[in-house]
Amino acid sequence: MRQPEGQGATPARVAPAGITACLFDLDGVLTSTAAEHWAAWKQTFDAFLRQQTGEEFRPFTKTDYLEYVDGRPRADGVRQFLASRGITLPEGDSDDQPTADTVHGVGNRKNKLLLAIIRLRGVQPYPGSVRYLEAVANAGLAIGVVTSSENGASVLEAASLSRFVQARIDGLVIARERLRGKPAPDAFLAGARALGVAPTEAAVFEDALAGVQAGRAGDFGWVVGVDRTHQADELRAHGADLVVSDLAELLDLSL
Ligand SMILES: O=P(O)(O)OC[C@H]1O[C@@H](O)[C@H](O)[C@@H](O)[C@@H]1O
Repeated sequence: MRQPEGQGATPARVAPAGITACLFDLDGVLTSTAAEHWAAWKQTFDAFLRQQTGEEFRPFTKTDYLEYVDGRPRADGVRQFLASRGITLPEGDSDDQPTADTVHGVGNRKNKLLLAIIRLRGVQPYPGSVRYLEAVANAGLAIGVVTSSENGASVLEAASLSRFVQARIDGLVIARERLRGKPAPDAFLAGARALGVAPTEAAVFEDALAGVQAGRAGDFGWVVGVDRTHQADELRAHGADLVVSDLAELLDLSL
């Protein structure tokens, strides 16, 4: 233990001076569900591209995922990736059938698969993230979760992390309040507002390029990139102040 326990012990710093709230992304930062999102997108887009492009079929790659889909609201991911392949679909509606060839239909196809994969594999929190959340809570900082996922509440619940969270801005809130998705800062700004702090007093923890970009665009006090996919340089280039490969590493820094 790096921090002396007992009477009079000062809680160890978990963030730089002046930071009073922490805003965590969910998939890939607190839980390992980024892998399930990737698997569901890969299956959805490959089937779609095969059917649309026949002989010319080029698969959906990890680079496509990290650049166009990761961290963004579901429909934005569909639009951005298909645009990169020169494909435009009608928007459709959020309650489109998963078979519909619309932006929302393709998104709903992916969601159906995602839920099936999650049901099979379950949801695991990263042990290092749980340790860091405990330290942040013990240090008296406020905790929010800011995720583009409409499944945010159920993933937090399945990972037994809801107990830490004082404010949640998820894909449903983003859609309902018509916030711009990451890389725009709106969702993180809403998270800071919900916790009653200024952006400069809040830290952002993100594994997605669009997410660190949002933290930087919102002028947040500390933007921490979490590198789960060997993209530390890109996370820095998109605005991370610091990049770690696990949140528990932050407990060993002198802040
Ligand atoms: O489809 P959902 O669960 O609403 O999630 C939207 C996005 O949420 C983000 O957290 C993931 O990084 C993306 O992969 C995902 O597409």
